[in-house]
Amino acid sequence: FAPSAFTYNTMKAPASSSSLNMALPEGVTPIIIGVAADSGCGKSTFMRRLTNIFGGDVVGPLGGGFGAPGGWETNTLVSDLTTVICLDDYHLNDRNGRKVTGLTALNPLENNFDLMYEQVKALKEGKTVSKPIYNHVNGTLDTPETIEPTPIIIFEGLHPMHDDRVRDLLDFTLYLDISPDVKLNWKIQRDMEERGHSLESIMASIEARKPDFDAYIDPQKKLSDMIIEVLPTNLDKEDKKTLRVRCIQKEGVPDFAPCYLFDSGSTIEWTPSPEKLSSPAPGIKLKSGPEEYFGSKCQVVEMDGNFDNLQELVYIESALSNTKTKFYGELTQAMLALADAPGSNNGTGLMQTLAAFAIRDLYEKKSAQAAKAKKESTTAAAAA
Ligand SMILES: Nc1ncnc2c1ncn2[C@@H]1O[C@H](COP(=O)(O)OP(=O)(O)O)[C@@H](O)[C@H]1O
Ligand SMILES: O=C(COP(=O)(O)O)[C@H](O)[C@H](O)COP(=O)(O)O
Repeated sequence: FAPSAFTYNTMKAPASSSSLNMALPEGVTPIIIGVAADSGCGKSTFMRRLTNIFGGDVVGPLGGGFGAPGGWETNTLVSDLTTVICLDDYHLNDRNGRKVTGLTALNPLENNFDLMYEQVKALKEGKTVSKPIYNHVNGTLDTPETIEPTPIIIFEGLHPMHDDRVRDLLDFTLYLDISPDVKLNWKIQRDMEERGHSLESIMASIEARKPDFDAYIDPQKKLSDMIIEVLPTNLDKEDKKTLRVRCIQKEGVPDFAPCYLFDSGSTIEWTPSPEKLSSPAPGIKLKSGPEEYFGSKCQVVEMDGNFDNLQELVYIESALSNTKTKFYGELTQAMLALADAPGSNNGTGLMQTLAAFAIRDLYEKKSAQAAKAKKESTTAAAAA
């Protein structure tokens, strides 16, 4: 599941992308999802997991993906149900331009929110747009690509909730809140392996961007409907690798009901039976219960630790309620299908999979509401 194995394909850039994008079914208003996080926090990895779970037949990027043989450079991930758009494509300047302004890509002044709003609005109205491309490999702004709307459109990046106009168009919002040490490891790994940056430049970039992260990116978590927190384990203070992952789910979000362990409203701490779920040191522990998050009532599900055998996850699934799966075992099956994806042995893969089912459920609810409204208006028109 190396990104190159998934996000690239060898097809030449099509003259027009319409042959790749399925047209929006008549009368369907796309649902718009916003996913916010800092650079290197796992947004693209999450999107690949998510589109695998409910994206339908994945056709991959509009073109060949970055650096694919004969491929065309794009950040956009397309399937017949879902389009994932990287908000870095709305950077106002390229890398050299930012050297002139002295501003980081996290500064709103370096992002074109007017164009972002115009295109998010157009896509939500079912219109096709010509979207710019930011090339993370060489830092340039490349030839725009044609994007047609699909039933689900996900905008992932630094600022999906920064601009009020854009935020008001989002039907559901998520924030990936990764602890600094974990984020450092992930960003170094990715920027060296996939973007060819030096360790020194990555460290300098992270340091330079910290004030803008605190000012413009991090505050979005308070506005989000769901927050996935990735923290160091509580099971062993010396252990710097094992992750504790919390899925914070706001109460009262239209068409979304939080999932929980055992029964709603209880505060649960659970160490699964080692005979049914084997896990390496320092073990594994789950939690569930009501919490308050920046003044909002929430339901939190937490997994601390790793598990050895994905097949055994069905034991955890048996204790989870309101997962929005269509049958018992679908959660485990979805994770088994992506067993090689990063985070498939800990709470990051589990919580992202729960988020994917919540988005699918939201899409199905809104589609049913739209179909009902259309039927009622047709009936009313016929009666008039
Ligand atoms: N849950 C995870 N566990 C381990 N590594 C991860 C996880 N999610 C992402 N990564 C790694 O972190 C790096 C950054 O991930 P990426 O999805 O590119 O972040 P972003 O799109 O937010 O910049 C990549 O090397 C990726 O493999
Ligand atoms: O931080 C991000 C987000 O990228 P991602 O979320 O994919 O890490 C910027 O787009 C680049 O860092 C731009 O600056 P540069 O290209 O010079 O690093």
